[in-house]
Amino acid sequence: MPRIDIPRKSIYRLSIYQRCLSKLRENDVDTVSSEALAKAAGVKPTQLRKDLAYFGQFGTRGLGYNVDVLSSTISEVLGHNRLQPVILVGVGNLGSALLRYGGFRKEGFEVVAAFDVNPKRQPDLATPILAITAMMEFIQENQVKMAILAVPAVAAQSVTNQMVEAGIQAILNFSPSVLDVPEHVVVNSVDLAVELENLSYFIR
Ligand SMILES: NC(=O)c1ccc[n+]([C@@H]2O[C@H](COP(=O)([O-])OP(=O)(O)OC[C@H]3O[C@@H](n4cnc5c(N)ncnc54)[C@H](O)[C@@H]3O)[C@@H](O)[C@H]2O)c1
Repeated sequence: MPRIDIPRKSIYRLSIYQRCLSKLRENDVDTVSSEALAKAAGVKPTQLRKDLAYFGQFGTRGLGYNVDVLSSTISEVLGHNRLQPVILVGVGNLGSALLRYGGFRKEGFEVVAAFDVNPKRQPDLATPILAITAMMEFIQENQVKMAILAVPAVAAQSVTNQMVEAGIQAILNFSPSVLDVPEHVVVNSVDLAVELENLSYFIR
């Protein structure tokens, strides 16, 4: 599969298309037109066709896309066919809430372990909570490539450095720190305050 030169936003939109396709499959829909799929995903049909064109030829003119075929191709592209192991670091308020969320598996991710400087036992959580000192070895041994970062801002960069040294290539960063990472590492930062600020701009 070609992975280079594909815009990150296209990869992001593939996940949205995949969600729409899952709904169609649940409703036993076999084929979907690019117009209908684009509308469900909230994009223009030209955008959808352009995004899918990065991965090959899909759809038959006049008939649309085969829902099963397109869905399994997108799964393959996104690496969803097996559960992608993810670690979480920082089991505080936010980290434990994320660990309690059961929806990651459905989307193809498994939080295989969580790490904290102060690993308190939380009997209601299925994920093992381990000492941060065990993190690097765990990443290497289990070849984990993705991490969720939910530590305080002061600790974010040093934890990131250790993660990257051990082999993490993609970080979902909830800390407010701007992380300094090598070029091969991708960081997506989530900041609810920024999102709220953005929304508030549109309130009239
Ligand atoms: N992105 C958002 O919208 C959003 C929302 C809430 C919180 N946050 C951020 O998420 C982070 C966590 O917030 P919280 O409310 O859960 O904080 P918290 O204090 O409840 O939890 C932080 C956890 O990190 C652990 N920790 C500290 N240093 C560590 C280290 N070096 N290695 C491993 N673990 C370490 C602590 O022991 C604690 O369990 C903060 O950076 C906060 O600013 C972001």
